[in-house]
Amino acid sequence: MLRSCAARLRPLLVAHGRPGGARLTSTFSFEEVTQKDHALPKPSWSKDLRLLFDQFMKKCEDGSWERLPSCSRHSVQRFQNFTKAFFSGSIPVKEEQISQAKFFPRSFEDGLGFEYAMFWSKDEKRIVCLFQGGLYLQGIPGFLHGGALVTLIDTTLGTHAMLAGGAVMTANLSINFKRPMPLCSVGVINTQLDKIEGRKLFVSCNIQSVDEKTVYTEGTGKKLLLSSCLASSLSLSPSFFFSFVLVYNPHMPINF
Ligand SMILES: CCCCCCCC(=O)SCCNC(=O)CCNC(=O)[C@H](O)C(C)(C)COP(=O)(O)OP(=O)(O)OC[C@H]1O[C@@H](n2cnc3c(N)ncnc32)[C@H](O)[C@@H]1OP(=O)(O)O
Repeated sequence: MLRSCAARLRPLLVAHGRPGGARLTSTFSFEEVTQKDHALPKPSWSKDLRLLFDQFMKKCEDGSWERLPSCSRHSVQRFQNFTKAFFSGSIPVKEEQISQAKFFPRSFEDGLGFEYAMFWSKDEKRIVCLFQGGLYLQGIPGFLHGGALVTLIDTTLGTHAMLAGGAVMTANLSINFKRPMPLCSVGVINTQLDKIEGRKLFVSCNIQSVDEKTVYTEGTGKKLLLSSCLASSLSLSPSFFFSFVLVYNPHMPINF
């Protein structure tokens, strides 16, 4: 099984110039040097978001936490590698469409949509996503649309599942909206991996206010690994395994 998994991953690694999966030190820059990292402070960020971001950057200094860079597009090459690996190259999307496609949560102009940055703790095995929901994400007047919250929950849980196991798709997502979240306010998503059963990863999270006094939303998701070999891929070398995750996920740790 692992051999067939490795065979499927080989083209992805070769495409990244890393046959054999050499240690990755700056994965974000080696492939798409022109890609902008969106998980960095911008003028559109509120003071609260900026403060929280700085606090987590401080936690990154001793290596216990890592900021996950985030890009908005996949290159056509990445797309082709991904479809070849998991869908036998048969996704019915044209190349010119792919070059224009954007990762949904990163498709708004600065300040109008999702502003967010994720931090990953390898030891605690959790992600914290700091975010601010912009003006174009309104649902009922003055508050964030539930679908916007679900988008960010799915993205964060998906990223956690990928870091824990490999390429996943969401099979099931259950959401409890506890309190409406004001537009343009800052929220904190905390994720956890509850269990892994074969190809199934059970992940959950909540969204809290910055002062932790209000829980806005809770989410529980079941993520399905796209290849049955990937649960066991944890026994592969981390760099080999990570090279694979990199192909799929726009949120990429620098040192995995
Ligand atoms: C940037 C990174 C984050 C991005 C996050 C964004 C994530 C997404 O938006 S993904 C898009 C939304 N999701 C989709 O489109 C998925 C569509 N569904 C599918 O492709 C398939 O149904 C898929 C892949 C989930 C599962 O299909 P398949 O591999 O054939 O699973 P299958 O063999 O039927 O079932 C495997 C197991 O999963 C369970 N399962 C399958 N589907 C579901 C489901 N919908 N709910 C609960 N359990 C399920 C089955 O019961 C089975 O369990 P068991 O092994 O205990 O019998």
